[in-house]
Amino acid sequence: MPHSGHSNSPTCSTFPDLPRFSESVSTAPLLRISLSKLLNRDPEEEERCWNACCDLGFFYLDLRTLDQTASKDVDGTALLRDAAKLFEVMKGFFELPIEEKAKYDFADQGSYFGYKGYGAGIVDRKGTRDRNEFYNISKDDMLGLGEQLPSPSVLNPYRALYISYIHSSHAICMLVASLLSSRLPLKPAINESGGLPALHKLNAVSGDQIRFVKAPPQEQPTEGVALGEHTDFGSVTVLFNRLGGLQVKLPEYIEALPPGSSAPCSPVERELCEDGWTYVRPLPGHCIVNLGDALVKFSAGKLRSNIHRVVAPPGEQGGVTRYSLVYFCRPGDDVLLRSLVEGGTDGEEEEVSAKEWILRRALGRRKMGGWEGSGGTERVSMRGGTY
Ligand SMILES: O=C(O)CCC(=O)C(=O)O
Ligand SMILES: [Fe+2]
Repeated sequence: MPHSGHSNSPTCSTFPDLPRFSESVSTAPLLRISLSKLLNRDPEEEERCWNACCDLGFFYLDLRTLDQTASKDVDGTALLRDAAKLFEVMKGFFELPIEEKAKYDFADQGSYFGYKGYGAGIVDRKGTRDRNEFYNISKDDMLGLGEQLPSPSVLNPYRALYISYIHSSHAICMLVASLLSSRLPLKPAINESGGLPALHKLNAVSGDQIRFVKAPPQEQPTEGVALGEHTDFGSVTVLFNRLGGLQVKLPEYIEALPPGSSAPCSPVERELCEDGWTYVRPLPGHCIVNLGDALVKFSAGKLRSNIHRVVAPPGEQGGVTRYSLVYFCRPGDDVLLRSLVEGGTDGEEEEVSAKEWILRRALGRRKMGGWEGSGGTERVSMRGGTY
């Protein structure tokens, strides 16, 4: 099935000061959804967004809110500005000496917030090391709801920026959650208590976080997986990236968009596109929104949390350091991850709290031999297909 209608208005395809995305690779047909239209409750746009969440679990959200009356809840233009500033802030942090950054790695204290060094994660069951660095900022820390973790002095002046970014990203996630809530056949008791948004309150203690990611150019591109294949643990993810490299694994019923040029891609890039893996083209003015495991569980598999990974950016972008900025919205820590829909899979499923799920998934991928026990909803994600 072609995942049609991926384009609905003209867009500039380049980011200043970066090489262009390669036209020699096929790309994933993410729908482009307009934030303005969603805020205006445009029925057609809501339908497209719902379809994107059920079919692929990934879509572009056009944040260029031209109509100011539409942007009272979420100001897309302000979010784009915050994201651009955060790209600069994160570069300042990643430039610190490794010994300095390592002071903020709290994995041995059982926390996934703070720093994760290059190669500290695994990308497959063989235990192959990752090729990126992370810095995770807790929403609860920033909003004064939880433990205040030590943080480096280069990052401390920007608390107001993190808080503003958290508010806007969380509001986007709630917009998506309320749309999904209105379409899913939720049990009456769940609807009466506020549906999906009520499980993701901004002021509830949760694993929500900002993530900064840096992946340097890779010297051995054949083994070039920077971030191993995974589904996200939470509910809704808001992602900004500027270079290619993100790939989604398309299910058999969704076709990739053909390359824009007839110039061949490299043998490595061809290899990286086997088994349904397809590049996601970064679009200026947009974020990428994707769903995580919690929504698969809440919807008994109706919604998709697609498998994705990060490899070396294709073409000349491969020579440039790649940064990305993520906001993960997750259910409150105590929320049980189980079906909330009528006719779901009650009784048969393991009931695990959002907090236990995150710890299992995040920290399992930080240790040798942790791959098997740290899986998510991959099998459901591929609809029993090729995974
Ligand atoms: O860097 C990207 O484009 C994606 C990052 C990602 O998937 C993640 O951090 O979970
Ligand atoms: Fe991810």
